[in-house]
Amino acid sequence: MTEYETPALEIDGLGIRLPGEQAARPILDGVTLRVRAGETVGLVGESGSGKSVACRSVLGLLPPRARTSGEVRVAGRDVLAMNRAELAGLRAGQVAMIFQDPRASVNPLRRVGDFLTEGLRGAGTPAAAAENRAEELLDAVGIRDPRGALRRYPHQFSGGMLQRVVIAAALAGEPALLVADEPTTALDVTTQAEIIAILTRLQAARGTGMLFVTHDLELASAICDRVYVMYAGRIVETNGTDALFDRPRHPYTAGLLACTPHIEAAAAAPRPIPGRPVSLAEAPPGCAFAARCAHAQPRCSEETPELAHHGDGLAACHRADEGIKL
Ligand SMILES: Nc1ncnc2c1ncn2[C@@H]1O[C@H](COP(=O)(O)OP(=O)(O)OP(=O)(O)O)[C@@H](O)[C@H]1O
Repeated sequence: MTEYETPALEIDGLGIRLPGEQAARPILDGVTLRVRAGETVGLVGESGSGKSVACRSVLGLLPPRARTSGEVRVAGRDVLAMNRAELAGLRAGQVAMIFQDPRASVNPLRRVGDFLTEGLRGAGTPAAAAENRAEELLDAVGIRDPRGALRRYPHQFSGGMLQRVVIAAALAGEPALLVADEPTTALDVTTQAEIIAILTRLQAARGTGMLFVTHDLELASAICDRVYVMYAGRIVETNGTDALFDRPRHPYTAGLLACTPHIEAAAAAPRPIPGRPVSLAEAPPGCAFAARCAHAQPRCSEETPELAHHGDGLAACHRADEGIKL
């Protein structure tokens, strides 16, 4: 792409607070990320770091009374400023989301054909043309007998086959951006590999940008061009995938890699990160990771490190330039 092309996704300084029992709870702080056309960008981090909330913000799918600051633009359009009709148009066109559990994305009482054609029909495509298009899409995701599949109900498909249907539906509106939130976690290993292969092949062929959320660093290293690492509601490091995994600058990234035996070839056994992750609401002053970090100094518990340039990437660590062996 040229440098003038509009990115599929631009998130700038996104802050989100959700209503809590007493006061609003901060969930995300200053999240900035980009996905360019045709690029696969990973978002990784432990449970509760805010990955899903960040993804949902891209579709304007935040809980009622969520308070936001910053900007989220899909294909140049500001999502946080959209009204309901504009959001519905966005979800039918520019952006599609694939969730972990395909059964949560479909209505069990409606035929797969209705699910696949409703967006096309809503956009004015005549019934017969929408059905032909749905068949093509099912064929593209490797469903045999696409015409027969259109007449079937979701319970007549395995989880892996239904996730293919969901991917077909996601691609129906030719979106600029796909948001995939742990799309294979609920599937068995062989099916996972098939789904990833389909997703990456179709995304590359169509030039769609993809934001891919995963706990699985090995998978991220295999499919992502760039990766953002999230901890306690903030981006703590980002870089091209190879640079990030070869030379992490943030001890949290290094900790995640050390838990992943196939990536950390030298490690005989995976080494878990000590302690447990905190949410942004629980995070103490300073660096939220300091209490779990073997390299923390007094300054780390006092000043929150900014995300700043180190080497080719960005890292939010006071010691990122010291060349300490992580
Ligand atoms: N609807 C909601 N109402 C209140 N708090 C929420 C809601 N959804 C998420 N949260 C809180 O927001 C924080 C971030 O959650 P999120 O689900 O985005 O994390 P995650 O990184 O996606 O975790 P996981 O990998 O387990 O899905 C957590 O502290 C969670 O409790």
